[in-house]
Amino acid sequence: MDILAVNTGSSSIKFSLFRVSEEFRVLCSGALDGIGSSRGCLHAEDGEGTVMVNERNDALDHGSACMAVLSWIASRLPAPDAVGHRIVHGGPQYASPVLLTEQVTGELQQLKPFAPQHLPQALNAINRVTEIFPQSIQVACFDTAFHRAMPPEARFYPLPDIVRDHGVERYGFHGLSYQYLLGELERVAGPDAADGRVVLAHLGHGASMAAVCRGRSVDTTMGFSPAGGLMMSTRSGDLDPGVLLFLLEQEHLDAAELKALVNRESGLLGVSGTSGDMRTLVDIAPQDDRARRAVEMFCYRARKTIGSYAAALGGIDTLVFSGGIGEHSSFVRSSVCNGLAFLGIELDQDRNIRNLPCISRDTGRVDVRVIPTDEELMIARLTRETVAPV
Ligand SMILES: Nc1ncnc2c1ncn2[C@@H]1O[C@H](COP(=O)(O)OP(=O)(O)O)[C@@H](O)[C@H]1O
Ligand SMILES: CC(=O)OP(=O)(O)O
Ligand SMILES: [Mg+2]
Repeated sequence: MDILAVNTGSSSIKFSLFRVSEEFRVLCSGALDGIGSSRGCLHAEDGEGTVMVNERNDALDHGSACMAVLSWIASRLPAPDAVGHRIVHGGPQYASPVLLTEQVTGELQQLKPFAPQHLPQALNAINRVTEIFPQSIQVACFDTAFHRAMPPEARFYPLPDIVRDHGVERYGFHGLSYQYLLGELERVAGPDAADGRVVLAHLGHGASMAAVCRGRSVDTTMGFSPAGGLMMSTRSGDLDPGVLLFLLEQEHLDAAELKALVNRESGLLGVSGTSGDMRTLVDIAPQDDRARRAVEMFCYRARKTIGSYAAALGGIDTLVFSGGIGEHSSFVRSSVCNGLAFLGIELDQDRNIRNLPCISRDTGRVDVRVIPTDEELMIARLTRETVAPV
């Protein structure tokens, strides 16, 4: 069985085609990233790492990016038997992957207001796949599913019931990544580690953390929408609600302006004034005060969250860094962990700089790890389980 995994993110569409038998063999994996930035690029490699395409693609929006990706796949690769989609929001109802029927797609349409930066694009991708690969079964895999069993004290906002009745509660995201990371943690560190008190840090363009105990999400930083929680590349993360009220009432910003502000103009980009790309900011920080402040704020907020998750879990056994920043920036990892020795978090700077899988000191109580995430492989596994349950 060939399974295509489609990961519609906020600024990219990533994809992988797997040939599935006993294991999942990558036939091709790639992405169109930088959508709308005028620096877009479509790139893909085959399973041996040979470049199949690497070209500029100035897709101005997700619609044209999606067409470009699927047309390229259709022209170069075998038609998939099944296609799994990352669906960022499953609303209150979806706690596990489902076959995409007309009814499910209709229900997902209703959820668009819950994730306006992600869901319209994913629904568009489902429609395009239906046109281009009419024989393929399609499956929806939800980013929110992993967190649906969070305990009520973490799941609800201190708001009146009437607001909760509208579906306003804490959903949490990056669940496909977290599920994958837990599986990898079990593989590399054993079942006891994966079953313990774990903090998972998915630090990418979108960034979040999850506190996990016995394999279950106990709390996570993103709440109702992917704009909440940690400071991100262009998203503000958590704000005092009074900030939005002030901007609304006193500065007369309308809904569209507030949306743009918290999703696209804040975070690392807003504070530095130059870039939302952590790599750039770390490079220029020594001679740029605003860039340095942006990086420091990012790390401070992440560090503070680890402290609060130590309280939520009653201590931490394992801390995992992942996502583009977590996997590649030894500087950010070091800064985030700085001063956390009182929790047993002590980095071995040599291991950290060399990006080794385990970066803590042998004497530290907490095992600190770097694990590359693979949302596409997780989507493909869940898709296989859904179309051909064992
Ligand atoms: N060596 C590095 N140092 C710092 N940041 C990095 C490095 N490599 C990648 N990043 C950052 O990772 C982010 C992208 O993360 P990624 O998880 O790939 O994004 P997405 O959320 O789009 O999947 C970018 O902000 C990029 O700057
Ligand atoms: C949920 C979320 O933030 O996704 P991404 O990191 O792909 O933007
Ligand atoms: Mg992502």
